[in-house]
This record gives sequence, structure tokens and C-alpha cells, in this order.
Amino acid sequence: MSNPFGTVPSEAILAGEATDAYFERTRATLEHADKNPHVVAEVTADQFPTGSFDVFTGIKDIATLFEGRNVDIDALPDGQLFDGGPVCRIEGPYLEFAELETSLLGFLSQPSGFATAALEARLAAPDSLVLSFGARHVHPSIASTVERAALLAGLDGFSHVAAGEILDREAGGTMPHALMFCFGEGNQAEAWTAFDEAVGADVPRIALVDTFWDEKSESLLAAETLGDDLDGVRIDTTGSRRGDFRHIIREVRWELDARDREDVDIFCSGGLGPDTIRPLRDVADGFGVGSHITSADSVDFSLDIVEIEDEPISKRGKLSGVKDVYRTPEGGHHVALADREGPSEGDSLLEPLIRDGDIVREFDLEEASERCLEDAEAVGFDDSTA
Ligand SMILES: O=P(O)(O)OC[C@H]1O[C@H](OP(=O)(O)OP(=O)(O)O)[C@H](O)[C@@H]1O
Repeated sequence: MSNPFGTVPSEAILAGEATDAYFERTRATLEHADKNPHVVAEVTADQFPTGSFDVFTGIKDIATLFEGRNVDIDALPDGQLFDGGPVCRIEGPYLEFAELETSLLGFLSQPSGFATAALEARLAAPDSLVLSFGARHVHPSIASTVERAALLAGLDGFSHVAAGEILDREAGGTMPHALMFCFGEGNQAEAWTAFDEAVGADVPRIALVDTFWDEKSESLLAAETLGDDLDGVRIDTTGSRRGDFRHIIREVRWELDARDREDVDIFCSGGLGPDTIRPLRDVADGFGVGSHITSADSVDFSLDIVEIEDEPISKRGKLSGVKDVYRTPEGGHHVALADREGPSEGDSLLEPLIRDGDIVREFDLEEASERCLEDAEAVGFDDSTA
């Protein structure tokens, strides 16, 4: 199995070769000792609720990874928020899945981190257009993972073309600074006119207006050049030149409006996250967000055996026994032993994913996105990163 870019191929992941070596030693040892106990294992980030919610995703890949293995799996639905307790539970002979632990955790940890950060950006400007621009910050082989997480969290679109093919959504975007450089300083009007002539009618005419002159001058030039065809301007002012970014945006808005161009939208990008979006959401119409999503910490999931041959077990510091998690109408997240009564009016959140090796769940990204946004409201998700 090879790959010109040195990435681990899908076949190796499915075969259980994308694993930490100690799992291979574990298999050798258990087979040598003729042991293969029946276990229940749970994936958790925190044992108890912490007061801070994360978005759960990556579960579609877990279904693909485990299909055909002699196990049963229950897990949270895609896009569900959680705060402590199991997000996924696997039951079966341990050697059915020992080597899959490494990939299982990777499939969940990073996408859940991306989705949680994307949700922060989404909720920082609920009424604005928010687009994912972060593909450039990750290995290209996982660009669609970033863009999917962004859509799951309710972002309005993304920039990566190949991800669009995979997700069956068209990538958006207009022009980089490279295009402006190719026409040169003083020739911005020529660049925007050529763009207007070259691209399809369905592409919005959003002029990049921070390249050579100040944002006001370039915005007014774009409005004059493209006339009614101009849909918007994008301001990507470099941090060192930004000063009072809100004031710059308001100034551009003022000057456009003074020329009766209230129809021209203002989009902002460049190092934006929820804390910098929030003060701009009433003066800008949309935002491009990249590094805030792609720099998100992975959710620190681990897999632990909690029951072995029907007996509860755990390492020190972890909780033994098969558990369930519940959501109450007030948005509470509760962890309890699965064979006990859950909280009154609490709904169990774990749902069947695999039964006897068969996938028993369907996946729908739009449905998952609705779930994510509804649950964020139900639990009062905190979009502040401070
Ligand atoms: O800062 P992030 O939130 O990660 O956003 C990703 C990128 O999007 C903007 O780039 P732009 O399209 O202007 O790139 P260019 O300078 O290459 O033209 C911005 O300047 C970032 O480089």
C-alpha cells in the first residue's frame, strides 16, 4: 500500500494497520494466552459533566470502520452536543476491534474539535453569512473533514473544491490577492472587470479591496467599475494595518451608502474567530473563518473497557460499568449507569450504530446540522473562546 504523499491509505485503516504498535503486541499476547474476553468499551472525553459542551461528529467514519466486525455499537447521533460520559459504546470480543482503537479515536477527536470551533464562529454571528476558509491550514487529504465539520456546525459554505465534490456542495469563493497582483497596482479596475467578464453568472461579484490602497478608495473604485453588478467587497486587511477594524468597515459602509450603494455587502476575513467576529457582526454582512476552526484542539477522547465478561472494571480515575447519557428538557447532560433509572424526563442519547457488524443507521448532514444547532440552543452553548 503506497501513496505519493505519504499518507496512510484507506485500506490500511480498514485493515486495522493504522494502529499503535502496542495493540499488535496485545493481540499477539492474548492469542498466545488463548484469551479473547467479551468486553464493553466506552469512548469518553470527561467522566463527569464539566459545564462545557463539545460537538460530537466523525461517527459516520466509525460505522465504515467497524462494518463487518462482530460487534454492537451505540453512539450519540452526528452533531449532538455532549458534556461528559460515553459518546460511543462498543460491545463484543475484544480481539474484534483491539487494533481499531487508534483510528476510532482519531476519526472522532479532530472532526469534533473542528465542529466545536465552527459552532463558536457560527453563533458569534448567527444572522451573517459565515464561510469556512481554513482548508489551506490542514493536510489536503483532510480538507473535506474540515468542510464537513463546518457545514455540520451550520456554516453557510466553504472554499475547497475537492471537498465540494465529496460533500456534493459547490465550493464558493471569488478572488485572492494573487489575482490583484497579476494586474498590478493602479489596475484594480482592470482586474475586477476581467473577473466579471470571465466567471460564470452564478459567481457573486465580490471585489477584494485591501490590496494596494485603502479599503474605502478601493471599495468606491469597485462600485464605480462594476456598477450594479457589484455584489460586495471583501476586506482582508492585514493585522499590522488593521487599527480599528470596526471603524474601517463602518467607514466603507458610510461611503458606499452615501453613493446609494446600500446593496453592496461587506465581507471580512483574516484571522477572525468568535471574539473578533462578535464586535463586527452588526456592521459586516459576512465572514470568512479559517484558522479558528483548523487550529481547534482535538477533543481528548479515550477508549476504556468498562465491563469484562459481564463484570464492571476500570482503571483508577475512570468509572466502571456500562453507562448511558441523558439530555433533560432544561438542557442538562447527565451520566448514569445504563441499568439504573435515568433522570426523570431525561432522554437517552446513545442510539444503535452497528448490530452484529451491520450498519443500522443512516446519515444525513443537513439533519445532523439541524440537530447540532437545536442542541446548541437547548444546552446554552457558550460561543466564547475567552
Ligand atoms: O486567517 P484565516 O481565518 O485562517 O482565513 C484564511 C485565509 O483567508 C484569507 O485569505 P485570502 O483569500 O485573502 O488569501 P490571499 O492573501 O492568499 O489572497 C485570510 O487572509 C487568510 O489567509
